[in-house]
Amino acid sequence: MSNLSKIKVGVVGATGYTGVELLRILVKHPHVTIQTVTSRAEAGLSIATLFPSLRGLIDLKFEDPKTADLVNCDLVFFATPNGIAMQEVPALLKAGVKVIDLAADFRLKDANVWEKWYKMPHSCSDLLKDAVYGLPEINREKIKKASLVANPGCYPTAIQLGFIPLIESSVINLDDLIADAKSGVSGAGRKAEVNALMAEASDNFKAYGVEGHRHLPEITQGLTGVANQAVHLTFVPHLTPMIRGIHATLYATLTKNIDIQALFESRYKHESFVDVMPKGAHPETRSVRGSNQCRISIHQPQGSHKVVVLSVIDNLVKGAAGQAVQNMNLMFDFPEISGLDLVPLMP
Ligand SMILES: NC(=O)C1=CN([C@@H]2O[C@H](COP(=O)(O)OP(=O)(O)OC[C@H]3O[C@@H](n4cnc5c(N)ncnc54)[C@H](OP(=O)(O)O)[C@@H]3O)[C@@H](O)[C@H]2O)C=CC1
Ligand SMILES: CC(=O)N[C@@H](CCC(=O)OP(=O)(O)O)C(=O)O
Repeated sequence: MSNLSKIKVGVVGATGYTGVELLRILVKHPHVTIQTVTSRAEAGLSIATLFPSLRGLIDLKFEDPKTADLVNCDLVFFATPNGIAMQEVPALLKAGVKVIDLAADFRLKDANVWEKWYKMPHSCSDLLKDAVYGLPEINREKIKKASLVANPGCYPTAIQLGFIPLIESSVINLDDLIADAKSGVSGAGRKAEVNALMAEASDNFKAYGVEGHRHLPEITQGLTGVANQAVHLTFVPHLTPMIRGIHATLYATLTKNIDIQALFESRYKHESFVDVMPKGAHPETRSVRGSNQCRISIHQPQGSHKVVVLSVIDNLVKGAAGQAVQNMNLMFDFPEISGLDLVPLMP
């Protein structure tokens, strides 16, 4: 497809945080016409009425997903809870519509692993082998040819980008990786939930999912693929009182004495959305807020064989909607950065 043409896109689940973030990016995308935007709860309401941030930028109403004309789109994004996209994807693919699912329906290659962690059967497990895991920094060429892209989770994006150079170059022990990660509350979505109430989440800090979070099999699957051998990861997520952002502190034991800073700089020098900061820097979540950047710094505490990698992203952008648009750009042969020249908000 020529870079000058526009494609028609649909967004299913646009009243949620990742859905409205997709709209924020897509209204300014030079190669996209937003055709159909769905919500069950707000069907018939003007989008700009629900989201005044989009006034003057979009002149559409939410449509009920049951009656919305999705088959006439070139691409449909699903910004819905887990288990929804899988019900619609087979018919869309059959109609020649490409799909990017922001949920986890197509991330795990093994339907048994899906059922174990997501507690529901997979309704189209035959498609898992064709779905491409949408982390462009490792799967760029496959994404370009894909019809169905499984957009990675937010924690898995920050964590995999931090470990990949170390694993690819075989300089760490793969038995004892640790990812200590913190997320802002928008990671939990826009639904009403006690955990996300102001009196619960603000002025508070807590770990959760220590016994096993559903992102663990996704991260392990990705890192095992890079290593081509088993990887053991301890992953502990935390909820922090901020709105957007993921901060991952990654620990690994070095098995070789090499220049880690140079390794990361070389691995990511052609990546538009991974910024390797100067040695010893401390990336802050606000340095990526509202942007598609992942900022990384590498540390080697004195007298230790450990390498500590700090990786920050905006969970709604590189961790969801921005990465989805990056994948769309690859699937339609648009410049990879189209629509994504977003400058982080400061302060
Ligand atoms: N928040 C984040 O940081 C990240 C989220 N994700 C994943 O992206 C997906 C969306 O997340 P998020 O935006 O936070 O979620 P939200 O809860 O904020 O939004 C979910 C959206 O889905 C719609 N929806 C719910 N049920 C259905 C259904 N049965 N059929 C059609 N639409 C439905 C809702 O609208 P309505 O009820 O009006 O139809 C709503 O617009 C989730 O799978 C999440 O795990 C991935 C990475 C990061
Ligand atoms: C703070 C918070 O609750 N975060 C969410 C992660 C959101 C996400 O990325 O969802 P996926 O499962 O689609 O990847 C959680 O831990 O469940």
